[in-house]
Amino acid sequence: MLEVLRDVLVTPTEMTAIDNAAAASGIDSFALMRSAGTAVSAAALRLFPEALRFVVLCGPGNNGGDGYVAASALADGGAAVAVFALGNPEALKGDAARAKSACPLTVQPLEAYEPKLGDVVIDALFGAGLTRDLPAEAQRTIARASEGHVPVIAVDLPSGVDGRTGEIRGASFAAVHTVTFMARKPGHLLMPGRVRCGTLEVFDIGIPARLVSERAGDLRLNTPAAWGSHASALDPATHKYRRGHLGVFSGGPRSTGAARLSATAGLAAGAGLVTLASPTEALAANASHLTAVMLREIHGTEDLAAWLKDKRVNAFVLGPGFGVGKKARDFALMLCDRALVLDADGMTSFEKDRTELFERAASSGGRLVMTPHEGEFARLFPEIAAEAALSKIEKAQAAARLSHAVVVYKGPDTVVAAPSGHAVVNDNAPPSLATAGSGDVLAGIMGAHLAQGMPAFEAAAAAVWRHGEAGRRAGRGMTAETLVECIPPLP
Ligand SMILES: NC(=O)C1=CN([C@@H]2O[C@H](COP(=O)(O)OP(=O)(O)OC[C@H]3O[C@@H](n4cnc5c(N)ncnc54)[C@H](OP(=O)(O)O)[C@@H]3O)[C@@H](O)[C@H]2O)[C@@H](O)CC1
Ligand SMILES: [K+]
Repeated sequence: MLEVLRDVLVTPTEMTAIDNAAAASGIDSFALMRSAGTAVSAAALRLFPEALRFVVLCGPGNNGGDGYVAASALADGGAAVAVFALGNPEALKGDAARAKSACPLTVQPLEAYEPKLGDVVIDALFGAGLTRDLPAEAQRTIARASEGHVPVIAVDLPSGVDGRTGEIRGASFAAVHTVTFMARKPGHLLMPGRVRCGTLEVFDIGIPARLVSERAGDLRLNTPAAWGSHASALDPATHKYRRGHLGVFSGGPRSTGAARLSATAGLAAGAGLVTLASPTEALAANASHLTAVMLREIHGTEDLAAWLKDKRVNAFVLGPGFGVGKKARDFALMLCDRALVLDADGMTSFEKDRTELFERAASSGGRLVMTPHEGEFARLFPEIAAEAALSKIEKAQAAARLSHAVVVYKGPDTVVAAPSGHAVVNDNAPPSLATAGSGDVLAGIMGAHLAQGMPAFEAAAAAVWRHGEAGRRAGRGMTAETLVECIPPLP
């Protein structure tokens, strides 16, 4: 893979534009297909040197063309190869027709494929061009291969995975390895597509990086490259007052733990000072559990107004364990012109009337980050959640535009989107991160970044990444407490 394209995500539509631009610039498109198909055959031999037979399943488009190239290369190398085609191979066009006519092997109809022990399937049925549910014939073949436990190498994408959304169109192969070309597509990262890809190899077939970058949108993989230049403000040697002061709001006496988790995570993630703002009746519960985190009585809006006169308290987390209702709404609206992570109950409190929150976010000049998981997203943005055709990325982008906030749409494939449309998809979170209190820790890390002066988008993306790394370090038996201890330094 080209280093400059390491974090770039390209939608299938953008990939088509890149293809066209490559052809227009005089690059031989058949040479690209040859390069793609040869890379697939190399991966097959590398991963399955003991295969008794390579079974190449070819579709009606250029993905199928790559399959014919791979089949020819494997046969040239002396491997046993069988080719099965979906539809009439004589109807292929362009480069795919050329690849087929250069392939010396007999082509059988897809339905004739019976899995045998020792088979390795090369899935070249559909790639980036899949636009609707797989034909029944393809679905039946997938079922047979899966019943026969045949390992599958996918060309570009496992057939059935939608490259734009990661959704499964009717059925899909579950590949052990996928070879894609030039750059990752959203479907390689979004669930459930991601788990159908197996290991992912991004192969450089020779399209100049410039042609790709110029036509790729504002979508990236979430790595330090997306926010690292803003992380210098987080030098741990900086005096504590310069590292910001984070305020975290506690719920009542029976629900104080979530806010304390956010507060300790904020401290561990580098906020200079953290104060837990507690209602009167929860002061004793909070005081008995806190050491480095400070405690302040903030019972109602008057207390909050008085506290907000201190401009050094420059970022807030509101929501974890706070309780849903008017108090959460009043507090959030007062905090909107500062830097605010609105999480959990904080967001749900605006479910029935979000207009004022979004207007404040648009006009106040503050930095608002909202962190919905799927259920919270559907409550706060029901009309966007109901748009079945949108991908998770497109939903997060639409929500960010509507709310004028940075939206962190959480899940195993968390998407962070800014109102500008800029978005990253995260891929470093282990499944064990889905544990009680994990979201509270994430909100605290975000709060710490905001307190230290990072812009909202970068603060959120960096927090999601550090949270994922913390999850990896904490390992399988983690609790939210051990997760806090495992928050890594910023790279
Ligand atoms: N990017 C690059 O630079 C390079 C890309 N390369 C390769 O090209 C691949 C993209 O090729 P592609 O655009 O021809 O799409 P592909 O996935 O083969 O399928 C499209 C065909 O299927 C059809 N069709 C769609 N859905 C259907 C359905 N459910 N059921 C039935 N039919 C359906 C659709 O026809 P339609 O009916 O929609 O008109 C069309 O005929 C890419 O994945 C990569 O492998 C390499 O060669 C190297 C250079
Ligand atoms: K495929």
